[in-house]
Amino acid sequence: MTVNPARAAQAMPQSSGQPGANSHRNPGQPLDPALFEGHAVNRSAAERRAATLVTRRSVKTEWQAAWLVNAIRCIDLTTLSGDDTAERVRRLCAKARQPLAPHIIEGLGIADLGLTTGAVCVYPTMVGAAVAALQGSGIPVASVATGFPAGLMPLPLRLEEIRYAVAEGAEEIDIVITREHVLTGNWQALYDEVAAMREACGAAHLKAILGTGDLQTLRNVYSASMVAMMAGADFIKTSTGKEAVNATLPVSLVMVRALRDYRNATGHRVGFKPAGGMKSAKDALNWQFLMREEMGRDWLQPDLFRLGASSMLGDIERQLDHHVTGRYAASSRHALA
Ligand SMILES: O=C[C@H](O)COP(=O)(O)O
Repeated sequence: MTVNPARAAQAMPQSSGQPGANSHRNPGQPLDPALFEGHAVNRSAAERRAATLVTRRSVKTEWQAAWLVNAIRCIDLTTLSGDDTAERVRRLCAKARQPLAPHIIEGLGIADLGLTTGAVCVYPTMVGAAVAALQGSGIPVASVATGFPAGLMPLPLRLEEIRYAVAEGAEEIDIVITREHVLTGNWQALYDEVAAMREACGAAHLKAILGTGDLQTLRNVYSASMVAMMAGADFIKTSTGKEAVNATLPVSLVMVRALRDYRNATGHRVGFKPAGGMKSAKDALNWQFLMREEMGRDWLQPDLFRLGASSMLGDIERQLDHHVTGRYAASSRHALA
């Protein structure tokens, strides 16, 4: 069964071809607490809205395949483990270049798409291996930095880590914020930290990981999102994957509303990256529905939307395999993803 291209085009956002970071960068602006102070967030309303998004928005089967293909374009294929090796990173990069088995690509009729993941995301010492393995593919390497995942290192060392990753060839830097600045309401300190990190990134794009599972309230999530964007974050990202609670739909909704408010206030478009704990094709669909409903199709492109995941691609590949063959393969067949 092929993905009907005409229907897929209706269902999917317009493809901009190759992956790459947000071409229009967020220049930031001076810290303006008026843009977030006094902003109330109703948790039960956020939870209700998130629940509605996933229950109401089912899509037809052939469109579902198109949405899953779009999810692959937006995945930051990630390995962030203490036992990472250059060899593991090379295997991951091979998967990023060819995320689906050839029979699935053929069955879907998408050979012309040149499908790859949005990026590969690794620790700084693995950037060199990833850059070498991805040469010529157009797939950017994202590096976590600034004392990932806790961020509790002196700021000069954190900035040096960014410069190291950029020198190794990272085009995107996933920084972590100091959660204490949020928990104590020290917005100036948070702004200064992210602004310094943005400067250290140079031409590399900055994704600000808020560690939302540590931030206690949705109001803190909203305020931290706004401050990170004012300081020049090109993306805001939920989680490291190492907090007790990682990406959730209610938290994502609050962050996406902040993106919308920031765009309305400044005219600048900032990307969104949910990350951590997302493992299924259903997750890939749900987060795309959230973006479509709240931001429109423009935000379903890799330059404005990424799914940070180490183990979601396997289930997407399995579902697409089933779409093509009518059978479920053993999950071990898609183990690497
Ligand atoms: O940035 C991406 C996350 O670290 C991935 O988390 P995960 O391993 O739970 O998918």
